Amino acid sequence: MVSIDVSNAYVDFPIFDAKSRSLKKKVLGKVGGKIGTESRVPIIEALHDITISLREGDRVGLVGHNGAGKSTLLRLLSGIYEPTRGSARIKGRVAPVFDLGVGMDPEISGYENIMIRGLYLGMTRKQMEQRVDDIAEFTELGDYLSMPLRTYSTGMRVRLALGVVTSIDPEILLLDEGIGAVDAAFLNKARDRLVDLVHRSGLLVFASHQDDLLLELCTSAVWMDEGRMKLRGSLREVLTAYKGKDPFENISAEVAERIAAGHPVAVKGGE
Ligand SMILES: Nc1ncnc2c1ncn2[C@@H]1O[C@H](COP(=O)(O)OP(=O)(O)OP(=O)(O)O)[C@@H](O)[C@H]1O
Repeated sequence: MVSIDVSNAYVDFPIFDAKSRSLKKKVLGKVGGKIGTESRVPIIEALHDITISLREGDRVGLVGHNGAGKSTLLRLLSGIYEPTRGSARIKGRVAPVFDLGVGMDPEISGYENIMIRGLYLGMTRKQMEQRVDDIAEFTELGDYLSMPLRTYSTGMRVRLALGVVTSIDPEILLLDEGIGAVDAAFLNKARDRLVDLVHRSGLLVFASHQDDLLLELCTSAVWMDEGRMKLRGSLREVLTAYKGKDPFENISAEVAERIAAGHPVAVKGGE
């Protein structure tokens, strides 16, 4: 059974090379975790007392300002970061998709990169061999797939990475913003694959600043603020509190239709 249980977890980053004399005692900025200057080494408190339980079928969006702790929370949920205090128990195969470029080698071919990246995301070699043709077709990269990755443009790399990412079968899928930052035309083509990917994942946590993607992929949400969980609830409720207005007010007919096809409950109003 897939599950994540985080209890009273903190993540601190001690900064050994900070110019501590120039740090103000109180940080007044709105962005980022709290910087403690009490000890000799300044400490950024990226996550503060996080308690959350996630189960199969949960589709959780993470929202919040820059530096609020979304990416750090995803890394905690994936087991990449251990909590400084508290606990995090993760059961299930995790596919962390934080940076589309991670796990790509510029010196080997597109085909080889498809295999390597798939293995990195928890697939077996056999599974990847069965999917490589489908991925190749989706990317439309043709003969370039036999060329080293360093010969690709940025957009071509994104096509390759998105092709692989959307072909995997994760139990726990942790997605960071980056995936929404790709070229709009290609994202449209990738959108159906992305929605399918999310539907066959046991559990999704998705950090994003884009309402339409959140509405399409998630049903509940967490609002992070200065490393704390400020609010947890249905996606509609959390986005309304975070943005100050109902996200469904200005939704385009096209997005509304896609959301309705994906999870009608959320559209009917607040689960
Ligand atoms: N490796 C690190 N070393 C030191 N501080 C870090 C590190 N990673 C994150 N932080 C700090 O932790 C806090 C939370 O950062 P995080 O990247 O989780 O925010 P975020 O909500 O994902 O932001 P964004 O929306 O800008 O991506 C910030 O104050 C940041 O400066």
